[in-house]
Amino acid sequence: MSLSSRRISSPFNPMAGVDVEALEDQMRIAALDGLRGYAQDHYGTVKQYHETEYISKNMAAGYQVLREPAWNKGTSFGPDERVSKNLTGLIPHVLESLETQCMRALRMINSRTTNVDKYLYLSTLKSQNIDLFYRLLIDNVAQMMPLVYTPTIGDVCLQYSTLYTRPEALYISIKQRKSIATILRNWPYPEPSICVVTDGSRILGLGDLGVNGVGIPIGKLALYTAAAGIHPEKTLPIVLDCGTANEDNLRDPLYLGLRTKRVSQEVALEFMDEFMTAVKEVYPNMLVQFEDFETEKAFLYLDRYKKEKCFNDDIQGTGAVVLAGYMGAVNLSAVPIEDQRLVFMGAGSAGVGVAKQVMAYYTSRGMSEKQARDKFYLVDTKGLVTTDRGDNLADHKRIFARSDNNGHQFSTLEAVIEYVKPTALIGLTATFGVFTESVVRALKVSVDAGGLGRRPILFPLSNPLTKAECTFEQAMTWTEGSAIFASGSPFSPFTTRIGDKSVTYYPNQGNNVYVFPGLGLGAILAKASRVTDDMVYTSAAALSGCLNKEEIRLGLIYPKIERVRDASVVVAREVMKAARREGVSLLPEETWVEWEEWGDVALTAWIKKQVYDPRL
Ligand SMILES: NC(=O)C1=CN([C@@H]2O[C@H](COP(=O)(O)OP(=O)(O)OC[C@H]3O[C@@H](n4cnc5c(N)ncnc54)[C@H](OP(=O)(O)O)[C@@H]3O)[C@@H](O)[C@H]2O)C=CC1
Ligand SMILES: CC(=O)C(=O)O
Ligand SMILES: [Mg+2]
Repeated sequence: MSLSSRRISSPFNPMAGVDVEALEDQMRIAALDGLRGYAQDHYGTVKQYHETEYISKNMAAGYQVLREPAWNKGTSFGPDERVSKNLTGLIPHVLESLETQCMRALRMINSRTTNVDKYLYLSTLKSQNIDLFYRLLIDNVAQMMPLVYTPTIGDVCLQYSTLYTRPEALYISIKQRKSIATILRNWPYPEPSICVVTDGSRILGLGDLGVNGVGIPIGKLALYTAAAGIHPEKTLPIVLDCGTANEDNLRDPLYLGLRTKRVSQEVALEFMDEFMTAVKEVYPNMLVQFEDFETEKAFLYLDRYKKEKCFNDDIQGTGAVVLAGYMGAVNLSAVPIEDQRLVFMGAGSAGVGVAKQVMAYYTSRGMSEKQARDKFYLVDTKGLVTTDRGDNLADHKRIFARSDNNGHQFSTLEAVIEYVKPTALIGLTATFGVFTESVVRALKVSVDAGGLGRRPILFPLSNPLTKAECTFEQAMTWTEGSAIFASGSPFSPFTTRIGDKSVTYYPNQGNNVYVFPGLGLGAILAKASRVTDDMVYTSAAALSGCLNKEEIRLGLIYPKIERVRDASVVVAREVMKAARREGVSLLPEETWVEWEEWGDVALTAWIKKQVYDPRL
């Protein structure tokens, strides 16, 4: 079988005159049987393309084994393997445990002075020895998570095109939209269970980073493995390149993406439709997590594909994680839910997603929809969101727009606090420092006025740390240690002196990492045909019940990050059960009947057996 003739004639093309067919004939290493379909080249021209032949793990020997990160065990290969795989002499004589290899890696990480350098070291490790990378991550999650995820991943994304050394994701450009299925098939690992996809249009609180946003799917999927044990070969990071509005990127000679302005919403939607269709065709069982799409697209896609196997992490994952923390915070605040009034600074995907989840909690506690909705005051760049503000409100804001403001408009957060006298202040603005001293002190005053012993709920949730609405130290100082605090990125504990005593306060990290790994794992294990609202709500309720005695004693509202894997198993178990309740689990009925007989303990044990836990 031969490839279609493709002698390139354009004088502007560096390959002009080259007989591509002859070149490819020479370069072809594998059998030419099995033409797979069509792919577009760099210029968008459609061409035929072939299967990639991969060597199997059992056939591989020598450097083939050492250079494949999923097969390489570093210095932990046993004596027999060293002989049978022709490794004798290729690696040092010493035979080390995975723990010893981790010790070496830790020493190297600690020797790096910047977090981006630490990230790069970890990334190199991942490209060499996957088991070692994940053992390190799992056993040192408090130290490693801020390196592979927020806040460091924010810095990494900002410079991704400069830092780039190797492919770790699928890059699907709008120029190759006729080949989405082919590109999906090019992924080297068969049948991925979960993909995280972004178009880079709203990366953390850093705005449109275009293709540089690919660090987010890569980081989130590393956490799917570290925090929920989904096998790394079953994860698929994807970036959709639709151009970018980021002028710095467009000017950067090293930028890796298309050098065009971001395409219109209409074109992006067609592209997204094509992407979802191709996903269904190539990987019908894969769960799709939408991540860091700008507001309008985030809501539009979630609504448009709600019957598919997908969810939006920023709307639903964040909604669930903040609800879980809020449930615990309400108890600690000594303010009954009937008296709660919440001000949200930020009315975007995360803000509205959280408000909707908390509203579902209120209605589950017996409030009518109106009573529940009346508890929310959303603030955006124009001030309090009201029905008569005079601007054209985006659809997602309408549900929480106030109409009881008697014509008054409140343009500053201070004015809103003065008017509402809130018990909780939630920040999802991507704007550093908007919770000023006067704002936080006003929140405390309004809570104190309700009665002795009441505590304000203060959640500056924006990422990365450079976008947090206030710091932990500020929150503790301005509320005299009374605030129940959660932030999107991790802060360190804060120690201060009160009189002659030293007091240490412990922050919470209210980040969707406590939810999406377990939600995804539960949906995958239940073979859920889609992710229902009840599954998302259940993930929050499950997480809120995960605290152990020590965490309760410390006054925390989330499990310590070191226990995120335990929490994910509980979340996954409850999500599985919710999938069954909702009739979307495709597991055989007999399996469920058996599990029901065994109970939660057995189901938990079964889940733990399914997950990846690298031990050599
Ligand atoms: N902790 C966690 O797990 C998560 C945290 N986040 C973080 O939340 C932040 C927001 O994300 P997302 O909701 O998706 O972003 P969006 O862009 O969808 O929403 C941002 C919202 O903030 C408002 N806003 C921006 N600046 C100000 C300001 N100075 N004063 C008042 N309102 C302001 C915007 O107003 P307007 O509508 O007028 O433009 C908009 O309503 C990001 O930093 C993100 O990293 C997101 C998901 C999870
Ligand atoms: C955590 C997260 O999903 C975000 O900041 O967008
Ligand atoms: Mg996100």
